[in-house]
Amino acid sequence: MQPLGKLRLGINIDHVATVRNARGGAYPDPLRAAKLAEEAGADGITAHLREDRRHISDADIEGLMQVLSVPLNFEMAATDEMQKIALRHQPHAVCIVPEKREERTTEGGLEVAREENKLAHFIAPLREAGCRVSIFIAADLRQIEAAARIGAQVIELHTGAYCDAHAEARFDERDAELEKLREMAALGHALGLEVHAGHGLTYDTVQPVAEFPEVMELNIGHFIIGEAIFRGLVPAITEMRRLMDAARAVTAERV
Ligand SMILES: CC(=O)[C@@H](O)[C@H](O)COP(=O)(O)O
Ligand SMILES: NCC(=O)COP(=O)(O)O
Repeated sequence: MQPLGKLRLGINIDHVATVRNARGGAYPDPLRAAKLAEEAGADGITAHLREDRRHISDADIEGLMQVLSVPLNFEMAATDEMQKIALRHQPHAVCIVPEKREERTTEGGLEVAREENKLAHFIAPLREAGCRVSIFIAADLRQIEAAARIGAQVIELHTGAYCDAHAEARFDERDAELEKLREMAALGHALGLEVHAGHGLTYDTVQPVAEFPEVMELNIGHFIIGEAIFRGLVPAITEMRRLMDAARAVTAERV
């Protein structure tokens, strides 16, 4: 199968804000990082306004909406507070993610199948406001079918289990998780959903996912911000883009 078009790279700038908040000041500025990411070729910026504001702040979202030239993918929990903020800003996309205050990072996918009616009503105003609604979910058949039923336009497959297995040298589990992602990307596309992927992706793990022809966007943050400490943000993004394009070329040749 031919790739379904250019594979977009969304840069998540959450952890620029993590470093800024370490001292409670204004440096480093996530907006400056977002503009640099644009210059480096990012197709979009992702920012997660968590309920506890541990990194991205309300002012960061306000500023991003004013300065970005590329689309903003606003990650948010399914709460009334976040819905109000999203409706006020009307970003290009909203990605509904599960949140627990005690978690270090997003631990799983949204349990769509368990609360279909509630989520269908929650996302309707967001769609009506013109936001593309994405659901951050595990590579799970039930969740993907439920996401399609509630009217989501996009699913973002959680690549954390795949990436963690690789990092911990659990290679059989890694390969099994990758196969699940491959199958669920195809299923999501077959159900009419646009398929994205993200969480934990690195230079070592990005290419097998980038090769999936149905995947249209990868959202990557923590690793790139970390790598920027050593090589700079623009080179860190440029290398990720190079790896993604090389992987996509492999897919195109396969047909
Ligand atoms: C949903 C997802 O995987 C990430 O985009 C999310 O931002 C992770 O949360 P933290 O950035 O707080 O780790
Ligand atoms: N939704 C995934 C994302 O935006 C970035 O996740 P990570 O690369 O920071 O783990």
